[in-house]
Amino acid sequence: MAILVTGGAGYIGSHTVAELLDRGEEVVVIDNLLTGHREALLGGKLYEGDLRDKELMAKLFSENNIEAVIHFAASSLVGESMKDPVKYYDNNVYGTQCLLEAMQHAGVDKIVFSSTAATYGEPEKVPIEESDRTEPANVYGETKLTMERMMAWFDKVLGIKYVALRYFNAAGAHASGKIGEDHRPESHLVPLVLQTALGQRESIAVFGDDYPTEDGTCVRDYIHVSDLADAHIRAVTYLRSGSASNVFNLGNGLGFSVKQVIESARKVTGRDIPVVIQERRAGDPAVLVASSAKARSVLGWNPQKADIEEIIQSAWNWHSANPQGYGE
Ligand SMILES: NC(=O)c1ccc[n+]([C@@H]2O[C@H](COP(=O)([O-])OP(=O)(O)OC[C@H]3O[C@@H](n4cnc5c(N)ncnc54)[C@H](O)[C@@H]3O)[C@@H](O)[C@H]2O)c1
Ligand SMILES: O=c1ccn([C@@H]2O[C@H](COP(=O)(O)OP(=O)(O)O[C@H]3O[C@H](CO)[C@@H](O)[C@H](O)[C@H]3O)[C@@H](O)[C@H]2O)c(=O)[nH]1
Repeated sequence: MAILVTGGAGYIGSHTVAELLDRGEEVVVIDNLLTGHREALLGGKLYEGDLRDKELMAKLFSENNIEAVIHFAASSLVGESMKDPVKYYDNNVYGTQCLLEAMQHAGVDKIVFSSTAATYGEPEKVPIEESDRTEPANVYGETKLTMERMMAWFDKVLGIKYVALRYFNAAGAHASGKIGEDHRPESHLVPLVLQTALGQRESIAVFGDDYPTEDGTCVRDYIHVSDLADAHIRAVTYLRSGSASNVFNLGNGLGFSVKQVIESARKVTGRDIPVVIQERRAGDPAVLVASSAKARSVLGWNPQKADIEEIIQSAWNWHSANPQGYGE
């Protein structure tokens, strides 16, 4: 039986596909390649197309014996979601509805999916626990919370079991050097800082230095992409064992400010990284740091790369060897 990975040609999806293949799993991928890359797929059978194409989805499920789904495919930029909400409801909420419909028709009853720290909004306390208040501060986070609630009803009504993984900020690249982060346009802090170190950008913009944090810049919990990949496979194992639907945070429990990330990148790269302070970006909470105690105890998850310099070094290995990412 195979695992279907939606968005498997994307950044986190491709690292998870690599991990699944390493562990001998059969993998089927659906990806419209809008933000993903064919070259990022180290194996598996690719259906190039969209989750919202119901005919294609029915064909995919009829041609393969799918046991479980890992669902990454989504639009995922906080800033963009505050300018184009329709895109986010359509791709994330309606796209997930189409996927669940295809699963229902095919009798597939296990799904692990990408949720996010953005479901919490401005946290009531840090580190954030799964039971804390969820009040998204941006459209993106709202659509992910809606996806979680949809899953809960599909479980209650149809018995489709889910694991929602609320990841904090993914960074780093695969140890093989074959795959890494290449979003276009890039909007994530770590790759932008490294592109500045490579001289591809004149400076890195810091979005706001008047937040109520130690140095005034936003604090985030950076988690290595391979540690995320490992958590997805543990979540599949958890559902295979017949366990109930569940929600887990995935982070290191350590907060680093935007300025600290830039300083670590200067150390790792030995390059100059000019900074320009800009306005705050809409929808950004000041501090997001995870408690992952639940994932550690229930899934046995134990992230291997907690050190920010190690994470940035891993990303730098990829960016310095592939300055144009996956190329044209
Ligand atoms: N990168 C992060 O720090 C982070 C943090 C928390 C949550 N997430 C979530 O993790 C998931 C993966 O993030 P990523 O950084 O790898 O993003 P990504 O853009 O690299 O990957 C998403 C993939 O899904 C594909 N896709 C999108 N919509 C599709 C559709 N309708 N049909 C078919 N394919 C489609 C894209 O082409 C892309 O390959 C997303 O759901 C995102 O919301 C990411
Ligand atoms: O050029 C930049 C880019 C980002 N930032 C700041 O750096 C931090 C991290 O930003 P970014 O890398 O864009 O990640 P987030 O907006 O925190 O969102 C990521 O992390 C979320 C979980 O925390 C996920 O849900 C999202 O999908 C993922 O993009 C934020 O405070 C930004 O304001 C800058 O100062 N300058």
